[in-house]
Amino acid sequence: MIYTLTMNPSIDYIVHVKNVQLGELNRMEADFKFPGGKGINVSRILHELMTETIALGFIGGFTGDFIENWLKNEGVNTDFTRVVGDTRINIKLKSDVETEINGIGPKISAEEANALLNKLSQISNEDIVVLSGSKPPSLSEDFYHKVAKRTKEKGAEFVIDTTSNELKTILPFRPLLVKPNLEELEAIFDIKMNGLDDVITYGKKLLELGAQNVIVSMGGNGALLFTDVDVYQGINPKGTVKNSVGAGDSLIAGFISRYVETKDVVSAFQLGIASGSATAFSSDLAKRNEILSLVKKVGIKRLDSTNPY
Ligand SMILES: Nc1ncnc2c1ncn2[C@@H]1O[C@H](COP(=O)(O)OP(=O)(O)O)[C@@H](O)[C@H]1O
Ligand SMILES: O=P(O)(O)OC[C@H]1O[C@](O)(COP(=O)(O)O)[C@@H](O)[C@@H]1O
Repeated sequence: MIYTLTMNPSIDYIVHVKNVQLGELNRMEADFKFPGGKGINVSRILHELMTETIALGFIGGFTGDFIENWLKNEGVNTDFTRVVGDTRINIKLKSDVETEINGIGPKISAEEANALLNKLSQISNEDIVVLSGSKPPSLSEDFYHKVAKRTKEKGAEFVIDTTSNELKTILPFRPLLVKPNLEELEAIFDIKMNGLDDVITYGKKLLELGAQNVIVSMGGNGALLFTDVDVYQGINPKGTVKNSVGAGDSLIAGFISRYVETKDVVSAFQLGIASGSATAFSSDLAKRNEILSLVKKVGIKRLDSTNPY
C-alpha cells in the first residue's frame, strides 16, 4: 500500500485574471477549486494509475469537507485525522505570470498530532509512505522526523518532498526518494545554482547524505535522476502548459507507481516525467490516458557516474 501523508492540505483556488493590477479592483475571467496539498495530489495520480493508495493527513472544517467529498467521488481512499480548524485555501493567481499565495493552515493540537501518528501503526514492511508538503506551524519542528523514524521501524520505505529544515536530519533514515525542485535544492544547501554542473554536484550531495534516489525537477527543463550509480536527464515531451500546480506531485506519483511494479528506477523516472508533464498540460491533475500517451515521448539520457569511490 502507498500511504500519502499531507500535514497541510488545501483547496487550491485557481484564479485567472488578465493583466492583474495590485491596488485596483480586478475581475476574474475564470476560477477553479481543486483539492490540493502535495500528498493528496500524489494519491490522486496514483489512483489514476491504478496503484493502491490511502491518503492520510489533517483535515478540518467546510474546506476539509470539500476535499473529502471530492476524493470520495473520485474513489480515492482516505483515512484523514479530523482537526478543529479549517483546512487552508491556497491562491494560484494566473495572469501574465503565475503567483502563488499559500495559506498557513489550521492549528493542530497535541491530541490531533498523536491521533495521526497512531494511524502509522497500520504500516507494514511492504508499504511506502510519502511525506509531502509544508507543516502547519503549530506542529512540532521534529514531526516529520518522528514519522520517518516510525516508518523505518516498521520496515517500510518512505519518500520525502518538503522544504522543511528537518530534511537534512531525515536523510540518514535513507528515504527511497527525495524530490526537490531547483529552488528547494538551493534552499536546502543555502546556495544559488549556476547551471547543470551545480545541480549535479548538489543532487549527489543528497545521495551522500543518505537518499537512495534523488530527482531534481526543473519545470519546463525536465528533471535529473540520481541513483546510486548513475545520473539521468529526463527530457519533457512537448505540449501546451495550462497549469503546472501539482506537476511535482504527479512526477512523484508516476515514479512510485512504476517502481512498485518493476523496481526499475529509470523506467519509474520516465513515467514520473510523463505524469508531471501531463499535469502541466491540463487544468487539473492529469488523467490516466493523458499520462500514458506521453510516456514514449519522454527522453531519457544517461549523463554521468555518481559513484564517488
Ligand atoms: N512547463 C512544463 N512543460 C513540460 N513539463 C513540465 C512543465 N512543468 C513541469 N513539468 C514536468 O513536471 C515535473 C515537475 O515539475 P516542477 O515544476 O519541477 O515541480 P514542482 O511542482 O515540485 O515545482 C518537471 O520535472 C517536468 O517533467
Ligand atoms: O504544502 P505547501 O508547500 O504549502 O504546498 C502546497 C501546494 O503544493 C501543491 O501540492 C502543488 O505542489 P507542486 O506544484 O510542487 O506539485 C498544491 O496543491 C498546494 O497548494
